[in-house]
Amino acid sequence: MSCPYILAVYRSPDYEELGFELLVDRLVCIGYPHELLTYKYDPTFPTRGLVFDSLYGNLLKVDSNGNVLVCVHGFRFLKGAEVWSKYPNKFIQRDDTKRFHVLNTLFNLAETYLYACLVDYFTDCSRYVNYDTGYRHGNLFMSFQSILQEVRDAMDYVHDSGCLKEKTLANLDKYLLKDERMPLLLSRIREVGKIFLATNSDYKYTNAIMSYLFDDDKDDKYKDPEKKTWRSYFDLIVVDTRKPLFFAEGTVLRQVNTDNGKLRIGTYTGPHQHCAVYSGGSSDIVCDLLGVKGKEILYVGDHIFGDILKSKKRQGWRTFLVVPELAKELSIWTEKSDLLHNSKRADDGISSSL
Ligand SMILES: Nc1nc2c(ncn2[C@@H]2O[C@H](COP(=O)(O)O)[C@@H](O)[C@H]2O)c(=O)[nH]1
Ligand SMILES: [Mg+2]
Repeated sequence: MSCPYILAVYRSPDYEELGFELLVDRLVCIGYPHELLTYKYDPTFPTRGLVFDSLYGNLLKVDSNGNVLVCVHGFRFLKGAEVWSKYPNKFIQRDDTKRFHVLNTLFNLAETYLYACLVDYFTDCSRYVNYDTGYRHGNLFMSFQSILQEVRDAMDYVHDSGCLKEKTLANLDKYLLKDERMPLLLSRIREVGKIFLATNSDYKYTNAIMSYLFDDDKDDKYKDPEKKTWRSYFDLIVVDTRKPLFFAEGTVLRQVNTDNGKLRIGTYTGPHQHCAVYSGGSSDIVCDLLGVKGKEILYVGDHIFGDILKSKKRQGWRTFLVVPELAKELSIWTEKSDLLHNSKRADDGISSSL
């Protein structure tokens, strides 16, 4: 299991709003205009899986074959002919990863909205001259490619500097959803198998989040009275996994001192110890420590590339992609089924009369 968005579900849109504000702060800090601070996160605009085209600065919704379904420049939706002129056959080569950046995870929602805000701002700002591939200001040219790079760097900064984690931990009730049945769920799963946690987060953050979710300091009706800490619900815990590298060569496996969160020096070579926490390692090491392999493992994740594709292709693990948005999509399909049915009938009627 991966951790954020699987065990730890962030509250939307509060969490994305926080991420967006920190991203804008970072861009302003490195020299972007202060006016960007006036943009407020709008949760109705971004959706997971959009693609940022770093040549033309557009956000694209594409189907699984690369056909462009929707194209937006800032907040302006492009009409059919305009889309054709930029994307012949209304098609893109999604595997051109230098040009097309896929915004795969729920963490990327704030980043997606930020691309739209930046393009909206620079397109309308009279100080900048618009070009197909960016903006000119005097003798400075800012390409959409450089905007992508700077936003990516800002995103890494927001995660790696700890500022997002610090603000999240300071207000856990606001940013995290807590389901008190979680301990019971994990206990039930452990009756029939082993459970491991593999997260890219560090121990300090994982421990704070999981202690909150498992109410480590309280008794409650769903808790197994024999289990004192969240760690005892898992057969193996690995932090700092650096997925997708974890599913290939991985990194050195080290043990975490759970009293102070520091890493013990040296590579860990001993047998697996229950309730211990490890840092780094690889999926091969997980298999060895747990004594399982291949399709005996069901891996639950929220990242189609970093969690699902890599573990399936490199290790042959069975996979379970968590897509929380589907619940909303399905309820729309159910609630609006009459409307969708009538619209299909109208479509069929038009086709048969042609
Ligand atoms: N440097 C970056 N870190 C990121 C980014 N998106 C998420 N994260 C961090 O990953 C873990 C979640 O890992 P998981 O394996 O449990 O899913 C969390 O700590 C995030 O802060 C990113 O774009 N850049
Ligand atoms: Mg994840």
